Amino acid sequence: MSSAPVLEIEGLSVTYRTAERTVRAVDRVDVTIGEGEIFGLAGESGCGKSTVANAIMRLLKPPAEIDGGRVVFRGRDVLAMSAEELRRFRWREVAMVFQSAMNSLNPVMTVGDQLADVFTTHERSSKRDALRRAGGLLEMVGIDRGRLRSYPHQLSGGMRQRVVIAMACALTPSLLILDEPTTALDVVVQQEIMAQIRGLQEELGFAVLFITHDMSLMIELSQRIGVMHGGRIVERAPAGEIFRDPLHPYTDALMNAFPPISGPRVPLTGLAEGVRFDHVPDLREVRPGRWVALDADSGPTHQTEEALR
Ligand SMILES: Nc1ncnc2c1ncn2[C@@H]1O[C@H](COP(=O)(O)OP(=O)(O)OP(=O)(O)O)[C@@H](O)[C@H]1O
Repeated sequence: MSSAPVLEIEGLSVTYRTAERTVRAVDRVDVTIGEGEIFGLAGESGCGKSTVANAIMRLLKPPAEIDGGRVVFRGRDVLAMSAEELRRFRWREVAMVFQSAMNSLNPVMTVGDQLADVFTTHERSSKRDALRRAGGLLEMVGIDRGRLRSYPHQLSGGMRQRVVIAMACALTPSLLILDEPTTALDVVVQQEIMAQIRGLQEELGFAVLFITHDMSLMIELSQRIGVMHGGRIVERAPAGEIFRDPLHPYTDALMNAFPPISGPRVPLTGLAEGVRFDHVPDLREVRPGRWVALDADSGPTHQTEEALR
């Protein structure tokens, strides 16, 4: 990683203490993300990924307690920020798309009013100006600005998720945290959303902390990956290396865990139409039995053809 880090997490530990049990959900986790870098945090449900994300955003509430470590954003100690500093930090500098975010849109407000709210609240824009900018945001994620007047239930799940992603990008943050951004969407829509995220990242240049348990999506988007298991990072490597040669037995198990669901997903044993590994230019071999997400619209890329040779 050549650029200066946008985010440094050092030795972060978080414990949930309830009367019934004590869970060390995050155990001495270190993560560094460079400006404009896409870092993936992988691991099965319950391994502590969301807790890390919530700690970065300072959104943890009791019974969660941060027992140690540091979260540093562009040199500033996030864990020491005042309420006023946090207000400026969230959304403007780091924005998060939460799990199931598309269902968190307000059902009785139009999409336009909800998007415009970000500008009126954070930038004191006039309503008229905020709505104009909201229209621009919608278009940025491929939705006609006429949809400003729609209510969430009038949009498909994929469109709602695009709205939520647009909202997170509204104030051009330097870091976007995406916590399972495509869960509950079908495979084709999932691929559209992933392409959208890639396009926005190229256009706006923000860094991404991408959280998912789905290793195929993880490898498709991320440049580097940290694999979490039981609150710890057990492996950390460039995406291509994890794909080619997972070192930790848990990573290997995770790589082989994706189910053969229907749709454009096939085992990579000689068949690879449209597989995209644009960010893994050195990929030369593909281990049999691995599963990857396919982009059904495009033909095999140069890299894929080489990868299969
Ligand atoms: N409010 C809470 N009270 C007690 N334990 C909690 C609480 N929230 C999370 N935990 C525990 O902390 C651990 C990590 O949870 P976390 O949600 O961070 O995992 P995750 O990897 O993001 O999984 P998922 O994708 O299912 O959310 C789990 O064992 C979970 O049961």
